[in-house]
Amino acid sequence: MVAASVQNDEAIQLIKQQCEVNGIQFKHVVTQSEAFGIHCAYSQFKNLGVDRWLAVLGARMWTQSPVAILDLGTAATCDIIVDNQHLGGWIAPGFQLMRSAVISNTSKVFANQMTPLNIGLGKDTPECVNLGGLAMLQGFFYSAKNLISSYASEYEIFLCGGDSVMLSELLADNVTMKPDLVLEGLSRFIPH
Ligand SMILES: Nc1ncnc2c1ncn2[C@@H]1O[C@H](COP(=O)(O)OP(=O)(O)O)[C@@H](O)[C@H]1O
Ligand SMILES: CC(C)(COP(=O)(O)O)[C@@H](O)C(=O)NCCC(=O)O
Repeated sequence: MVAASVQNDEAIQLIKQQCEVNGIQFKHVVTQSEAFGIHCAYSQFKNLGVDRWLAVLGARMWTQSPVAILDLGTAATCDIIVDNQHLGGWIAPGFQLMRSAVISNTSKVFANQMTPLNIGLGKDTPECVNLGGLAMLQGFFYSAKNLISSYASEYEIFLCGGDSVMLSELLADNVTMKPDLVLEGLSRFIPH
């Protein structure tokens, strides 16, 4: 059994105990300064979320080109890898966080629970909030694209996380959905 958790060491301990009771080999995967020849950008490497680290390791199973990983979940994160080096990344609010932040810090802005899929201009308050959030995510994407394309003309952008569907209209030959990157990275630690 291999397991990793970005926030819940209690869950890891429970799984570990169950493995011990049942005689199952257990490995707790954490962020390292280097794994499979890939180097972490953080000097304080333990501070990099293990989900981000596993996505980095997973991305290198798909391509050796420069790659930007955009994980659009609770937070929106970007991680860039060139050759065998993780160069670093960004952490920003995800779509739901942006939406709740704008509502809770204003008095007349309200929202609905819709998920916008195509960019456009809102004609009422909730639509403006939703499309504003989508525009922010698209801006995150274009900033990553701008940066990664400065390293090489051939590059890849991988999208994952629950809100990656919101960037569907930006998919292209080198912009692809890779929903399982974190688990693919984790799978590299399965003993053969
Ligand atoms: N069926 C779903 N259940 C929960 N969240 C969903 C679902 N479909 C899309 N989402 C979106 O996915 C986001 C959570 O993404 P996820 O990658 O699971 O988060 P995290 O990175 O925190 O694990 C939520 O902001 C939500 O908007
Ligand atoms: C940035 C994150 C919250 C993203 O998690 P997510 O929203 O995908 O659940 C997570 O990777 C984390 O807690 N990271 C620790 C800080 C860092 O990576 O620098």
